[in-house]
Amino acid sequence: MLRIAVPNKGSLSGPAAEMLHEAGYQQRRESKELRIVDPENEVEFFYLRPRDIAIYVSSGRLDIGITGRDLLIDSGADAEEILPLGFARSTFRFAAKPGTAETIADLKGRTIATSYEGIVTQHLAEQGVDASVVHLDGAVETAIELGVAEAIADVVETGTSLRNAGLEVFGEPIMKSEAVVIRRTGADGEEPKVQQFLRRLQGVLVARTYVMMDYDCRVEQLEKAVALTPGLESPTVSPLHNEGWVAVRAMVPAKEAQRIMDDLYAIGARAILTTAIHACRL
Ligand SMILES: Nc1ncnc2c1ncn2[C@@H]1O[C@H](COP(=O)(O)OP(=O)(O)OP(=O)(O)O)[C@@H](O)[C@H]1O
Ligand SMILES: O=P(O)(O)OC[C@H]1O[C@H](OP(=O)(O)OP(=O)(O)O)[C@H](O)[C@@H]1O
Ligand SMILES: [Mg+2]
Repeated sequence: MLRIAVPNKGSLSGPAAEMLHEAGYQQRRESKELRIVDPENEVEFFYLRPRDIAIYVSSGRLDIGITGRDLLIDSGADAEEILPLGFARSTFRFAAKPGTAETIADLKGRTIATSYEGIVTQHLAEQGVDASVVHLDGAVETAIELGVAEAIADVVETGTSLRNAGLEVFGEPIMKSEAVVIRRTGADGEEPKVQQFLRRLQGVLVARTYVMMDYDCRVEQLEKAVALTPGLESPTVSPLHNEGWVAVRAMVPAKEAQRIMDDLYAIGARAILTTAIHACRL
């Protein structure tokens, strides 16, 4: 039975459960459940604090886990990222009151509050900046107002929390994060159950980012049309009853679908349809 760690709370928890559900896995019915078995898929899910997941996975007691890239790196645990999942996207940045600091070098001799001590300490060392780091559990934006620190390093998504606290980012982004699947460093990458799990999640990612496009076009326009819709392998082309016309079917990126439909129309394609993909195995 594959043993998988899933975030039990916070920004990662809802989208992770949703993705697992879309991939056909049973998920817990209420938020107090700590573990569930999905016998049909031979998987056991453990609902753990996102920050602890890399530690469990690195211990080898759990095969894989879903966590944030920033949490993985911050933990320093012996685990590695094997698949990015595209949700809980954020950047990790320094911020301070306007006019306090412009570059990371300006942090010399100052105190920085953060919940991600591992990332910050390592980054300061890499940049050769000698500063103190104070660990706080959350709401670190308030630390400056209350005099606990002169700068903070925190997760930024929309920037609303920083604005509300009257703070501004400075220096280069320290890292970009998103939800990721992790496993113990050097674990058997060919393990069939792990591979099947990853293929299912990849299927969800593809179904979310691609749509199926169908259209009819004249044979003379086929090469131009296929250049617009090359598909993942190559498009399916079938003859129409009307001679000189073909039907074409290809997957296209959902974000580009409207632009591609315009371009196809412009070269004479007609009956251009897109349909959602519910599931897929590439
Ligand atoms: N506002 C946000 N937008 C996108 N991702 C976020 C946001 N806040 C936190 N994250 C991401 O979620 C992960 C942190 O999860 P964690 O549960 O520890 O904190 P949280 O989501 O802030 O929850 P809480 O603070 O309520 O415990 C990190 O990978 C982080 O990058
Ligand atoms: O840029 P924004 O869209 O405002 O998002 C970033 C904020 O979201 C998270 O806070 P959360 O609400 O989880 O509270 P916390 O600081 O207590 O973790 C994070 O720690 C930032 O404070
Ligand atoms: Mg938080």
